[in-house]
Order: sequence, then structure tokens, then C-alpha cells
Amino acid sequence: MRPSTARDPPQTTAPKQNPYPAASRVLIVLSLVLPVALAIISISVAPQALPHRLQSSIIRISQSICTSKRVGFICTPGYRRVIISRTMATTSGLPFANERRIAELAVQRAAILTKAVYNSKVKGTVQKDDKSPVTIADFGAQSLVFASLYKSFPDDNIIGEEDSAGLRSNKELSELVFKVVTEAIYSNTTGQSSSSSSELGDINNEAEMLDFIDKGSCTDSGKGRVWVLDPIDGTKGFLRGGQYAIALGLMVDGIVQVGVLGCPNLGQEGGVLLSAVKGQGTVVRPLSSDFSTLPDPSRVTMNPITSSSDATFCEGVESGHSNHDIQAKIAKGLGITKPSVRMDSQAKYAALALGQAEIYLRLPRTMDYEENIWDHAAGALVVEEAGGAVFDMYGNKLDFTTGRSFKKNKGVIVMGAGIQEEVVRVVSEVAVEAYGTWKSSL
Ligand SMILES: Nc1ncnc2c1ncn2[C@@H]1O[C@H](COP(=O)(O)O)[C@@H](O)[C@H]1OP(=O)(O)O
Repeated sequence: MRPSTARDPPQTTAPKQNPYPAASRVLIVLSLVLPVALAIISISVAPQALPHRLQSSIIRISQSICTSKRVGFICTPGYRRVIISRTMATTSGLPFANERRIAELAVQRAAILTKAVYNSKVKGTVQKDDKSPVTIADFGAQSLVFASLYKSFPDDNIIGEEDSAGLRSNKELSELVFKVVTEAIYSNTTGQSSSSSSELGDINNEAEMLDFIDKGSCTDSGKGRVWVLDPIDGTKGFLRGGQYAIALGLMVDGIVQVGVLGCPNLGQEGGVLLSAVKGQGTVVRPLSSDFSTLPDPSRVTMNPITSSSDATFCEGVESGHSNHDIQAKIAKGLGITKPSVRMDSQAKYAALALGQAEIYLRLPRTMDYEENIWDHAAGALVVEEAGGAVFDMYGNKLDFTTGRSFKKNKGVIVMGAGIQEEVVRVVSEVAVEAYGTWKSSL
């Protein structure tokens, strides 16, 4: 062995062995960096390739950052709006984004028509076979919405409340409907006459209008893509000067995926337009009187109450449409002391989503009445996506697969998530006591 010299390096202890070999270290770094890099690339390049839930979360997070009192103060309101609409635009590849937009525009154009008739003396009211009223606005709105759906989604099926039989046997009424339809297609707040038809579909003559009205005769609600429309929900409210709604939903295999409610007499001057997509939340915007633009949206969530006794409860105005006595008994059982808010149409669903009430009760007058699916499809999704829950009076989920009306449900109850258990329990107890148990024959 060579003796050590002054030039030899000093003796040190042996260097510590790194517990991770080089290959493992590369793997660890990659496993930390890669997901982040991939997420950034996917969000900016191909958001539509992200899983549905992740896309929704991105929208939710960015919206809540922008609207949060703690963080949102760093942006001006204008900049916040830009961030929200950019996130929405970046994620416009979200499922049903196009369906939602076309449905919103179609309902908005129909609302322009219904508002014109609402403000006019001539409403062309006639009675249907079931003795309920229908007006030129019901027919006109249905034809406009169906023209829009046909233009963008020609292969989809449609269920609509009205048909054209009453118009085909009444030429004068039919001409009146075509007049308001034409005015709505050419209405424009900018003062210039321009047609809304390029994207939303045109109606060139009366015969075409009647054919569009009849496109809503589908009877099978459980298979494939089916749109569901109530062109004026709450026609009695519309005629009385109360609330009414244009309600449009899209179901896929019997599950409501898109819901849009136009409520011209709710909230602000000119009304509000609410829309929801399953798993993506509910938003509200003003109803524009310009058919081509959708004003900026804001997210809505129901009031987070945890005790039913704090709830404001709402019900229909018409005592023939739901049992006010039994509903009052339920409210008492829940400890509610405030009087009910009475309101026509699916505007009640909208009011709950907007935090104006927390419970909506609709118990039948007689057990033979079957609720029509167009009276609930859009509203139910709007409430569920705002954080609420919808059941029948026995606590069952609504089943939209049974054709044009509910065959497996009786009555409808709507509430916030925090009071769901209590409301379902009290309503079911009262329902069994008042109506007995009920089993669908299906
Ligand atoms: N006997 C009834 N029970 C429950 N709802 C009814 C009854 N008759 C009509 N309706 C529906 O009530 C809806 C209005 O609800 P509200 O009273 O909450 O404003 C109308 O669209 C109408 O449905 P439709 O016109 O589809 O037959």
C-alpha cells in the first residue's frame, strides 16, 4: 500500500448512497410534472378532451374564484365577467354546449313573441278539448322553437304540448298566429329590420308554420334524443297578467340533460332566462329583446337552509291544479308559519333556483291526474343543478321515460338539499294519510 502524501485529498467518510437510483428519480419527477403539464395543455388546447366532471370543475372553480368576496376583489367587475365568459368559451366543447345555446336562443326568440302578445289586446284565446285555454302566443312560440330545433337538430324527436288542429279549422286564427310569428322573426331592437332565421330557422309561410307546430307529436320519451316543450306554461297566468314560462328540455334516453326556462315576468324588467346542463350547474341571464344575443350569465344556487321551518314555500295560483288544503297541512307539519307564495307555471322552479323560495308543493286534486312531462322537465333540471332536489309526493324520483305524462309518479315536490330528508318524510306521511298508498300499474 502506498503511504499517504500531503497532496492526497483528505480522508472523508464515504458519500451517502442516494436511496433512489437515477431512473427512479426521473420517474418521480416525471410523475409530478407530467400531470400538471398535461392538465395545462389539455385545458388550453383541447378542453373537450377532458373528462366531463373535470371540465365542470374548471368552470366552477374559476367562477367561484371570480365571485368570491375574498379573492374576487382583485378584479374589476368587467374583468371578472371577461374571465367567466373566457372560461365558458374555453370549455365550449362541454357536452351539450351547442344544444344549450340553441335552446336558450330559441326560447329567447319565443319570449319576444309571447311578450308582444302579452302586451297586445288581441290574444286569440280559444278553449282546448280539456277546457284549458290556448292563445296565439302558445301556437306561435311552439312553431318558432320547433323551427330552431329542426334547423340545428333535424334528427331529434320532439314532444310539444300543442298541435295545429285548432288552427287548421280556423283560418282567421291561423293568420293571426302567422302574423305574430313573422313579427318575432323580424323583430330587432337595433331598429333595423333583419331576420333571425340564419341560425334559428325561418318560417316562410302559414303552411310551414302549421307543419312545424305538428312536429311535437312524439310519444316515446324514453329512447334517444327527445326535446320537450311547453311553449307557454301557465297560460292562465299569462292571460291574468301573472307569471308564465317557456319551458324547453332535452332528454337523452329518458334523462333530462338540458333545461331552459324563459320567464318574462320574473325578476328584473324584461324577465330572466335560466338554463342548466346535467352536471354543469344552472345559470341565469336577462331575457334580451334582441334575438341574436345572449347577455352574460351568472351562476345561481338555491338558498342553503337546513331547517324547513325557515323555508318560504310556493304553490300554484290555480286551486284546480293542486290541492291547497293538503299543501297547507304539510307546511304546518314542517313548522312553516309564513303564508305561501302563489305563482303560476314553472316560474316556481325558477324562483327556487334563484333563492326566492325553498319549497314548491304540487299535490294532486284527484289521483287520476297525470302530470305532463313538459310541465316539469326543464324546471326540475334547473332546480337540481342549482343544488335542489325533486321528487313525487311519495319520495320517488321523477321518471321521464313513461311517455307524454308521468305514469310512475304522483304529485311533485321540490326543495333545497339541506331540508330534503325532512320534507320528503313529512310529505310522504301526509300523502299516505290523505291519498292512501299508490302503485303504478306499469
Ligand atoms: N288538474 C290539474 N292538476 C295539475 N295540473 C294541472 C291540472 N290541469 C292543468 N294542469 C297543468 O297546470 C299547469 C300550470 O301549472 P300552475 O298551476 O302551476 O301554473 C298547466 O300547464 C296545466 O298543464 P297542461 O296545460 O300541460 O295540461
